[in-house]
Amino acid sequence: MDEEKKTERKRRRFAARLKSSKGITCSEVPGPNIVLCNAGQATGLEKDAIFDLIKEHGLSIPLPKFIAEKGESHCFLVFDKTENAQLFYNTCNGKAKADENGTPLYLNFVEKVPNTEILCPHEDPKGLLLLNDFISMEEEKQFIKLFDWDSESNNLKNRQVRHFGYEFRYGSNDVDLNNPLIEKIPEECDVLWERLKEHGLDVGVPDQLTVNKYCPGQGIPSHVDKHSPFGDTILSLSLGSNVVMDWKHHSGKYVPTVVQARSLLVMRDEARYDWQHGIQPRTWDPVIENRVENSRNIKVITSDTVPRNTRISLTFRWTRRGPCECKYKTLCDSAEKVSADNLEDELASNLEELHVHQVYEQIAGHFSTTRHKPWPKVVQFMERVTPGSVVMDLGCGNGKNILKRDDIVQIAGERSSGLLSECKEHIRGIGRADCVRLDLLNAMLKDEAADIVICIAVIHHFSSKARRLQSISTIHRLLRKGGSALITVWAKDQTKSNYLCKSKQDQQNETQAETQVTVGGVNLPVHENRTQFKHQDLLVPWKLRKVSDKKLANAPDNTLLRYYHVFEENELDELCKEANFAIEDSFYEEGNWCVVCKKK
Ligand SMILES: O=C(O)CCC(=O)C(=O)O
Ligand SMILES: [Fe+2]
Ligand SMILES: [Zn+2]
Repeated sequence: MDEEKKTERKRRRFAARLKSSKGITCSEVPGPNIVLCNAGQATGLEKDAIFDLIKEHGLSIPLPKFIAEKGESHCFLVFDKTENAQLFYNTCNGKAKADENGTPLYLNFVEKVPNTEILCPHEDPKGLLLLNDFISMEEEKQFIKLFDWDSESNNLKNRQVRHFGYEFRYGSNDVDLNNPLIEKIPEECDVLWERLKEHGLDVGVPDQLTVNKYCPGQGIPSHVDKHSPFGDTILSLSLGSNVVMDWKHHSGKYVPTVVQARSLLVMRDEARYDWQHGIQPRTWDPVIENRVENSRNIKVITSDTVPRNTRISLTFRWTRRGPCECKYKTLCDSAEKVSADNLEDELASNLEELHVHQVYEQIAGHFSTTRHKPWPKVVQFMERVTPGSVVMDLGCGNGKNILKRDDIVQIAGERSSGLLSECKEHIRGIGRADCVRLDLLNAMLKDEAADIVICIAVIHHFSSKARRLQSISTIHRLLRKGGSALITVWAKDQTKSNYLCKSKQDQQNETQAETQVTVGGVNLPVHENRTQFKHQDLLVPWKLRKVSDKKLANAPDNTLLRYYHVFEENELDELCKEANFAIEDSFYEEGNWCVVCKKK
């Protein structure tokens, strides 16, 4: 009796917590959904343990859908009907054990369950072919017999490997053409190329084979098979287990694919050269569903999971002699890399499209909530604005610098439509401003129309000197003679600002490794937030609050990279002079270089 009261109390308390943290209401009225209040992913509960519970108690009901969110010590069950949920509830609440200590499980009915589905709107990589049932079960057995080996040899961190034809060298990710292995690809494999011909694919005969053996929990990091050592086609035959392979494109697209046991995966074109593939190190995979939404085919990563078995894959490649001549430059190690400070205009524009414009469109809402007050230095500069003036805020973001005045004309210009609508929202009710969508390199505004221009934290997003100069020339063009501008940019030197985080900086000094990302043939370092800048041209991570906010997954993780050119001392001053400005004031403020300049 006492025990029962205790359970009751715990159930109530949990219900209150769930309501406030997830907005999910527990109910005394039975329904098909149940929450297990004291067992979940964080307590080590696995789906099978629940299903065992159902079997143990002799319940002959269809197994419910199991939803366990990462890091939570509760989980949800969705039964096919209320009757069965009630049966489970009556049998288990306060009685069944949650762990070995014999803690009783306590349950609540809930009105809804969290939606943990992730929608993947992108199409499969072009050139990716998945030929299911490519070999029979009997053939699969024979291949496993031929290639399986005892577990001790050739252990990589994540899996075990063997090579035929040429050894794959993991340091340089290539092969030594002068050092072929004695062991060639076994002739038992020849059936594969013969069978591919029946599918209309005559790929010839590969000369290199890597066999990967993955135990459950093992995977392979995202990578592109290096272009220069290998040719146009790569094949992967899967044995023993289905697995989900993730595909990532440098534009941010992300596509998961189910690679079935006994399938042959063919990578060509974009899938071979322009996308990365990888397998997450997990003991399970999510169930991927194909669905039609707004008459488009999309994939859905459901919250259902399936366990993995040991998987052996045979990756067949063709070695290449001579450089790769593919047309996909981003991931190509043969393509000539360009340094970021002297970019061709087209490259620069692509870089900005991917790593400035597209990022701001995605983060506009979140970004806006992190920017509230105008900087004191902006406020101070704006004090010179006399009644009747025309003021332009170019790259106005969410409009935090717009003045609460109705004795001046204010134009708020912004390139990002997301930020521009945040701006419209923000200035509703404070003074007046006309919002225009505008690109500093191509501003459709009348010459000499402004008395005052401010351009705050914008110019550092242009990725070539020519474009930075052009944007300042635009400001010059828009100002009337005698008009002034305040321009600020991020400084490379952050030592005199609050930006640096001491412990992070110490960590950084200890680790030498630096992540580099290649964007359109340009190598850019990825900055470690809150540490001193080591480069002038770099990518700065922006962490989205939650991918599930948008329910659209562009990448498995929710970090976006923004391009910045951080300025050296005097660099901005020199640009302003080159654009024909007279410098009135120049100072460093909170990690930014700021220039007040006047049109002569
Ligand atoms: O296991 C697989 O199917 C892929 C292996 C792979 O990508 C590789 O070895 O490069
Ligand atoms: Fe690969
Ligand atoms: Zn290439």
